[in-house]
Amino acid sequence: MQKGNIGVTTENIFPIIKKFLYSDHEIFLRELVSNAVDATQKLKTLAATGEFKGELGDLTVRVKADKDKGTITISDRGLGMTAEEIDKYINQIAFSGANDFLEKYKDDANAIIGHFGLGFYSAFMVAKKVEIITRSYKDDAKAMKWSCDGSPEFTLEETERNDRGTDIILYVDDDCKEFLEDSRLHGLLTKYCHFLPVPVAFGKKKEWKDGKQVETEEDNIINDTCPIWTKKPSELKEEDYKKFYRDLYPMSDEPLFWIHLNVDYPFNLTGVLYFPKIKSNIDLQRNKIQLYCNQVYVTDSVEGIVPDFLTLLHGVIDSPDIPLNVSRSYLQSDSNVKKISTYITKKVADRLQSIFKNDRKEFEEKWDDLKIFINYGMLTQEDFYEKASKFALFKDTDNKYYTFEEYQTLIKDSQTDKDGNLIYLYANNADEQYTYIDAAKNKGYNVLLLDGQLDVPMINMLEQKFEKSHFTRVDSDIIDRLIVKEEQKGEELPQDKQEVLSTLFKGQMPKVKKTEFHVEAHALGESAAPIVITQAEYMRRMKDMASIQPGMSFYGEMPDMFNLVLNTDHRLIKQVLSEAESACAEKLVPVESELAMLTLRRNELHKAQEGKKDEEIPTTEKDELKDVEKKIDAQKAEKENILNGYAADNKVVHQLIDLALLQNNMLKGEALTNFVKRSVEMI
Ligand SMILES: Nc1ncnc2c1ncn2[C@@H]1O[C@H](COP(=O)(O)OP(=O)(O)OP(=O)(O)O)[C@@H](O)[C@H]1O
Repeated sequence: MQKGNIGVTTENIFPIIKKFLYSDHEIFLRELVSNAVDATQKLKTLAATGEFKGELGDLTVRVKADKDKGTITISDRGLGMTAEEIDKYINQIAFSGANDFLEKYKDDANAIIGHFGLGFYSAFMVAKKVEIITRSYKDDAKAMKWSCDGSPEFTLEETERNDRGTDIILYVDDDCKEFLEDSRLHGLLTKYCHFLPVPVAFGKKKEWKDGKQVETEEDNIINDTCPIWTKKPSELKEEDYKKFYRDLYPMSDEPLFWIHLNVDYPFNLTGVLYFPKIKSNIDLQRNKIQLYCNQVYVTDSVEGIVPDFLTLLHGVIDSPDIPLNVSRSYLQSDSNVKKISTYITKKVADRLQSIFKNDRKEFEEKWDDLKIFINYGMLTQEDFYEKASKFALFKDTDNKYYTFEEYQTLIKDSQTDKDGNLIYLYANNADEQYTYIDAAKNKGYNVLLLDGQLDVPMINMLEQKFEKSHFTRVDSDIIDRLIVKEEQKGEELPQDKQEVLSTLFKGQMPKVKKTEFHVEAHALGESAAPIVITQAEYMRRMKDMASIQPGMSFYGEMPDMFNLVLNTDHRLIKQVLSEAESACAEKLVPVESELAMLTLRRNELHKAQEGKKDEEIPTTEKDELKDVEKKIDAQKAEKENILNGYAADNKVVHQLIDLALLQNNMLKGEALTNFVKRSVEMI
């Protein structure tokens, strides 16, 4: 028997391995099973080149746990190792690998997760003792047993093993007993070994017999050795892709589309990416792409490898060319990784483009689900925007779809304003903004439905990309001013009457915290609504932005400002005005004449003081002007009081205000109940 020392400088390296890799203990199984698979593949290669002339036979790799002995055994019928090979690959090379690995990651335990590099020695993360029983495929090779209990010493001796191949026997440590549980091992095998290229058996298949589960003769193979990404697209049917998707994500809806990736130059990459059905909350949906390296599962965190917007996709990427044992920040600067990311973006864009071209109907049907990916890509990747702007769609409030170009052509004639700007009208809630949409349609405008999670930033971007274009929400102004075609004319009421009307309504607006109403009166035509509430586009955008960008909280603090526009052409508004004027006449007349006198006097004083320097004006005159102005304010306040007193009891005013609020979904709680009561009374 040979005894030896692995030649460590540290007293005992294995407890360190264990400690450092605490969170990732489970990868030992991946490392050992993939070593067994490698050994099997190598033997197959030797057989193919004629170097190995024997029978390959059953090449299944077997994983077994023995709870009584406390062991896990991984067996293969691969090429095995001779004594010299054990010395070289296990004692020297594998060990130095473990040593290097520790050096590299001792300050950054997180970086280890999901990375290769520890290899065989990861067995010591869960085992207090490891044995290798192996016999090389080579003629006359002797079976050897290597044993190491975690100290730097090992033993190597001859042993019995009839068949070629290797058993790795782990004597599981007391604090790792969980790994002896079938369910735990099974879980790990399906996570890491699901698509290994050599069959991996975990026990025998079970079946129900006489109400009991009994083992059958048949191996329980846990992997699919030829997953679809290793096949040619021409060999696959639609159902194959769907089935694979169901196997990967049993709880998900059917995918919208998929893309089969297959490159061998200038890097190797295969895979299938699926567009899943998701409608909202993109952040919850990330990290569903699994990354493999030659069919060995590595990680499901692919940031840095695929472009950010594509982390929303599902599926599998397999590439031996992605450097895995490096940190994430390094990954992003790696030129291969950059190429891979660019390639994937291009493939995705091409695939979408071809579906759009060849089957526009299907594309439109799926657009609502696809939109979020495409918008996200357009917002974050310039090169994707360039391609996607040819097939991205707008949907209008009648559920019709248009490309950007088609839509421009559609609205060009009717929605260009007097300065030559194309005005895109949009709603973000077709029900809530129904009244406004309806008014716009009656005017011959088209209204887009921009209700997606990313539409706000999309609007901002498109305004920059499109020349001379503005997006205006359909409730941001009265219909005549949404798209200003020529200077406004129209028969406006005299200013003082407009003011009377404004006063009547303003005083009756509900007092809501952080909400302000600006009331104005305009001639909007007899058939237009008597009263409408709008919120200026820029105002709402500022508010929207403040809610997502902390730096803009200044706008967030500002009250919400709305416009209440009264239509002076409408009979109800006319009625309110004339009734108020006559009902208040008695009280208003003296105030008005007093106001008229005061205003006259103020104007005289202003005139007299015009062009004079301050010291040239007599103090008496200065005092008088101040006094007159004070009185004017008092009379105005009085006038407001009178009008408010009148309006307070005026059902029409209240009913009109409530109607306006109702249309804007601002009538809630008690106010809504009162409105209903009043409406009933009126009937
Ligand atoms: N089951 C096995 N059969 C035959 N040889 C093996 C087996 N397991 C390990 N070896 C040999 O031991 C070497 C060291 O294995 P180890 O897992 O540490 O590193 P690796 O497989 O070369 O690289 P890595 O695991 O980091 O990708 C292997 O290269 C192989 O030659």
